[in-house]
Amino acid sequence: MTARRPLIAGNWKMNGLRADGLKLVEGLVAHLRSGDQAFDMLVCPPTTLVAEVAAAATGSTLLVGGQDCHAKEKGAHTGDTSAWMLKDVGASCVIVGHSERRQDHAESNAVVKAKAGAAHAAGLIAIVCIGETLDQRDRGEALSVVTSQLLESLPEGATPENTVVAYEPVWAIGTGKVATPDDVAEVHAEIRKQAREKMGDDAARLRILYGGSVKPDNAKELLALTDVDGALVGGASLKVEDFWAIAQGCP
Ligand SMILES: O=C(CO)COP(=O)(O)O
Repeated sequence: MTARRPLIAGNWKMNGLRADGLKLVEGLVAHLRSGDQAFDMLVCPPTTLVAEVAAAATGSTLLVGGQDCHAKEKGAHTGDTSAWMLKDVGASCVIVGHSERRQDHAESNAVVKAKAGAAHAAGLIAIVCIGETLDQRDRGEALSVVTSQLLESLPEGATPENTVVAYEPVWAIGTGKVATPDDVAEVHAEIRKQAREKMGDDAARLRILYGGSVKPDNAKELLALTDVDGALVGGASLKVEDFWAIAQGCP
């Protein structure tokens, strides 16, 4: 069996003014300094805070990432941020293809793939998000939807070192509804199997996160599942103690 170091990632989404963000990071850094951890911890603040949060995390093990990036390095793309810009201010990761981006900005798998490729070219780890809607699950299409999203969103050259996959069933995000452990286990096993198409045997080392209403009281059970290698946490990542408690659920 391959040991995969769990990744506990916080997606702050469009939340956090400077004071909130810095306080949150201070609290997490204090916890991380209190001892050695058997997990990696990442926060993805809004773009406005990436530089300051990265500066505040310097000298600690806390990783900092963006929530999205453009597929291009630079140019006439008003309002967008490139992976190179995130890297330049201290990010080591970037989320791509979150379902809120897929929905709000009509991002296709092809767009997500281009963004992940840009993240790699810039030297960032791409956290590629996939997940079915409730209608798709009800129609029995969860596995086929997730498989096609995975295979169409992973760029050439994706490896377990430069890529993390996050399975986030859309219906479980921000709703308090968590997928059952059996459902999560089934989808994660399928993701690892399909990832072999892209990475061969290296897929055994790929980290696959679960996201969707992860809280301190359900984290342990989810994180104990064989192919669950961490969590992508929204709401509960905005509170130091909740986010820290989730990380304590790592096996
Ligand atoms: O979308 C998510 C993380 O990217 C999950 O959000 P919640 O944890 O708030 O359900």
